[in-house]
Amino acid sequence: MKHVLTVAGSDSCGGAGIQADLKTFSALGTYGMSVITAVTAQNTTGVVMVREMDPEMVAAQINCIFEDIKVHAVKVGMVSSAEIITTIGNCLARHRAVNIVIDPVMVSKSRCNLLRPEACETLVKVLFPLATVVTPNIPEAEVIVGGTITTLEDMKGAAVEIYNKGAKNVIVKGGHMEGPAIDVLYDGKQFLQFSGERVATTNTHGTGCTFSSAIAAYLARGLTMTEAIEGAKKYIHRAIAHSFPIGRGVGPTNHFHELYEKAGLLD
Ligand SMILES: Nc1ncnc2c1ncn2[C@@H]1O[C@H](COP(=O)(O)OP(=O)(O)OP(=O)(O)O)[C@@H](O)[C@H]1O
Ligand SMILES: Cc1ncc(COP(=O)(O)O)c(N)n1
Repeated sequence: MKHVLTVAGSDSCGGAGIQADLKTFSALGTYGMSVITAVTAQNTTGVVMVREMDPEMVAAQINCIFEDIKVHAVKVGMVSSAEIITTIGNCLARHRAVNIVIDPVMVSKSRCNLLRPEACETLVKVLFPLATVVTPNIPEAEVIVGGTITTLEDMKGAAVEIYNKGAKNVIVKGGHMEGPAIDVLYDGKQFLQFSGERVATTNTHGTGCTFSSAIAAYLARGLTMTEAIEGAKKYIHRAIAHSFPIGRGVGPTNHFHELYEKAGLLD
């Protein structure tokens, strides 16, 4: 059994954040563990309140896990503040964490800030050099590189710029573009494209969290970066294809589509 850790925020409605990450780790045959950076009160229509954890508590959670259990991969999601980011960076470096997937979560689909805007620079400086892979969506990549991204060429340019900030691999996700969902990977030498047919649905709450957690689970299982992204892309595509409405807004993806299919629970 491989053990995967998520360092992220709690999403009370269960489709994104820690809850999505743990479901993904389990669905992909790994053992999931969690360090909570912030608690959000949110549902399918939006985020109502955010409470950050004390950085000391974040450090205590990370240290507890690494001092006792082997961690085969780490996914980092919502990190909220510069103090929490610095704490996470120090702890991951001290414990020589491997297979680190950084999802630079900034704003929720419902347009609520999940990262204090002034903490963006710290996120890039402290966490990118530790990253095995960074997984920005288009709006996040635009903030990080300071420009607009409208074409595949722009995505490639942004991937190179983000690579130059210290990440070993960068995958710029095309979920926010029109047409097929094309993600672009840059590993310092070449570009690879991962393409999926776009699923016509509004139930895409937590797609980014789920995708980055799937990459972490596959890296923990020993797959190469390309294999891990291919696997994650297939997993998120099926999870979106079998997504469902649960409230009045943006519904979650279906993390356990394979299990439900075997049980005859899918349409
Ligand atoms: N409607 C869709 N159909 C197929 N694939 C999609 C769709 N939307 C997103 N994806 C894919 O899902 C993955 C996550 O990408 P996306 O750009 O949605 O992340 P994100 O914006 O970070 O998500 P989040 O809103 O959870 O932060 C990518 O592989 C992307 O190509
Ligand atoms: C705790 C937490 N982490 C991440 C997201 C991003 O997901 P989305 O952009 O789909 O709202 C979220 N809504 N909540």
